[in-house]
Amino acid sequence: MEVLVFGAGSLGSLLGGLLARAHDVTLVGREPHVSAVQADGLRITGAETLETRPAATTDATGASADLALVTVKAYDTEAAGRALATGDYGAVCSLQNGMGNEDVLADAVRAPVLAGTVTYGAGLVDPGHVEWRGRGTITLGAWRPADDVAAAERVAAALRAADLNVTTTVDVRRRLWEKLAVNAAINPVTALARVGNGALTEEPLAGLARTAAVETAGVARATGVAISDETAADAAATVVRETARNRSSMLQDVTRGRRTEIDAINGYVVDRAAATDRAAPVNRTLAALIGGWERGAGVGPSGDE
Ligand SMILES: NC(=O)c1ccc[n+]([C@@H]2O[C@H](COP(=O)([O-])OP(=O)(O)OC[C@H]3O[C@@H](n4cnc5c(N)ncnc54)[C@H](O)[C@@H]3O)[C@@H](O)[C@H]2O)c1
Ligand SMILES: CC(C)(CO)[C@@H](O)C(=O)[O-]
Repeated sequence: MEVLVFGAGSLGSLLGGLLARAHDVTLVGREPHVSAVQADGLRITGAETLETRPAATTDATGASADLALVTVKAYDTEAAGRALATGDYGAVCSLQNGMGNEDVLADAVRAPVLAGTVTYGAGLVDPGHVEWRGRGTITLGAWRPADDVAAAERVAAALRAADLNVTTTVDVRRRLWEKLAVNAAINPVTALARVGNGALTEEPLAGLARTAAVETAGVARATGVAISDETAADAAATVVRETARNRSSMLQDVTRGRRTEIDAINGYVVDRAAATDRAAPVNRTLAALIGGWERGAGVGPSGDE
């Protein structure tokens, strides 16, 4: 299969490198990473060590592939959609955190849009070198009911052919909202308190995170996605325990002075709450504090390193 990975940073480079074991992969990224991959290939270290040789480019204009995986940060999805709209793809699959990415892509491209959640962990440590920080799973599904569910099965089979751990779901929207509740609970609380995920096992941060997750579940139900308060709170608490030694992506962003994905996480919850006449005061406060920090610190507009 021809696979284009749009957003060759941490996650995109890891998945692109792993997929290059079985498929014809092109990474779309930025310099100096792209030149390093073109010159010396891509090195993966960590959970496994391997060297692969995917193609790499900074410009996807007019490209075509059986599958485009989107792995840019949420604030770059519109630009990714515009670039992908100039090409021809069998399917376009977002593997990003946050919500709203799939709708942006579906409005931009003609191909079926798939959504996926990823629990693999990755970090780009040097140009041409990505660290595989955790084995995980990818859960995929078709985004709009009209989209071909068979496309999700084809993509899942292709990812499995490269030894990735993939499951499919007919209810990917619910899966995304559950992940949203986890990110809404953990990411801004760890970023604002400047603590690792494990600090959220204790009060007062545990209660704050739980309230953000429960509020998110309420907003999910108001939009027609059935997630109980307990499911959301338990999912967040489980991820806190399982990732106790990790620093969340948002904590890493704020400590490096980079733009965060707050708009696609707590900001999305606040927007959907307003649209469904619900209150989401904890998510609103968390989004305002992180958003206020972003403006005060002058990060962005691209948020890139
Ligand atoms: N890193 C992880 O372990 C991990 C795990 C699960 C989910 N995610 C999610 O995956 C997404 C990507 O995360 P990441 O950590 O890989 O971010 P990242 O910043 O490391 O990678 C994104 C890359 O996209 C590139 N990019 C953006 N716009 C581009 C454009 N127009 N053309 C070419 N390149 C472009 C950037 O240069 C950057 O290198 C996020 O939504 C994140 O929440 C990440
Ligand atoms: C699950 C998660 C919160 C673990 O740190 C991760 O999605 C992150 O850091 O964004």
